[in-house]
Amino acid sequence: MLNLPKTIVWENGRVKLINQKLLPHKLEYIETDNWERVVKSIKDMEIRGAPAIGVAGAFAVALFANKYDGENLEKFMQDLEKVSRIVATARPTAVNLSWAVERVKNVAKTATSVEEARRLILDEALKIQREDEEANRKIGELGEPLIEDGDTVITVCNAGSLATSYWGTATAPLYVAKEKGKSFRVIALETRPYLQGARLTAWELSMAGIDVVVATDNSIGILAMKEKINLAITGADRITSIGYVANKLGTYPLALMSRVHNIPFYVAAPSSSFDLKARGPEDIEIEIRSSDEVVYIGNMRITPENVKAIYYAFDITPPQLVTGILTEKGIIYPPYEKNIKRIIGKN
Ligand SMILES: CSC[C@@H](O)[C@@H](O)C(=O)COP(=O)(O)O
Repeated sequence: MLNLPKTIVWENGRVKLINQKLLPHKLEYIETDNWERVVKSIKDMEIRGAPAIGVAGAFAVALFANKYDGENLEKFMQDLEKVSRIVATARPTAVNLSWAVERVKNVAKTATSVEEARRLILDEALKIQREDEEANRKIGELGEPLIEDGDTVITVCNAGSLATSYWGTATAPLYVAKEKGKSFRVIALETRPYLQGARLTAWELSMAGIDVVVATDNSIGILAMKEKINLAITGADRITSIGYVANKLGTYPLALMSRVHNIPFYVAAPSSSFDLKARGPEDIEIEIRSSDEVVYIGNMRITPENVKAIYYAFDITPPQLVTGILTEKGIIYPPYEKNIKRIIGKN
């Protein structure tokens, strides 16, 4: 096991989430039995990362069901519908959130009492969490051979254990390679403005004993030229049926630079990150977050008072730039339209 704490824990009718806003300075859990508090954590990015917000969303619905006061099943199902919609739309880009909420909501449909619905929802939420951990471990095992002793690997954002139930997606091959005794170096792009790379990826890789350095996002070009990078690997928030990859801002420039410099560019994601109903970039909602997250660093404003920032929180990498997609069901290579359908499922 890694020297890393679990991102989300269900304990005695309460959810515990690592407050990722406090890292790397403080490791502290938010603990609550209130589903709306979990929604707030997702919106405010105290918990973030596609699979992690999926699990948090499923637990939010379980908290709602757990504290539901009343035994009228029909009324419960109506309220469940409303709550599920609020939870599922807390953030728009990562498909894992709506996917997980849909799963827990659907299992309740077979219940014959509120009590049974409560149990089914919680069992399903725990199953989603377990499956995510297992999928990531599998991704790690499949991806580990891509890393050779002495390599330099580059990543963006945090697609690590913190962003999932455990192991991470992009980080899972790194953790398995480390387990096998390989020695390599990771460059974590800092990922303005939330700094997931600098604060979170650097924290968890260093905790796991992996050699990690941080670089500013705008240094991708010179890094690709000078740093002998062997592999680029990122996570994904949504992958379409033909292989477009929505992921954290900076992923597309990294993929472009990787192509220019012949660096293999892999995406690592569990099957829950695929949206087979989506095809092109027009089918993906890209979250636009507050200008304040860009124009302030901590409490200090860095632009003139009258100038706002434009802040898309994700970008979309076209399939032509993706060398392969690591999933728990196997590595998917081009042609993506055919192979995503074959490996992940039918459209
Ligand atoms: C395994 S997580 C993959 C992605 O979710 C990750 O790289 C990312 O883009 C997270 O965005 P965030 O805005 O921090 O939730």
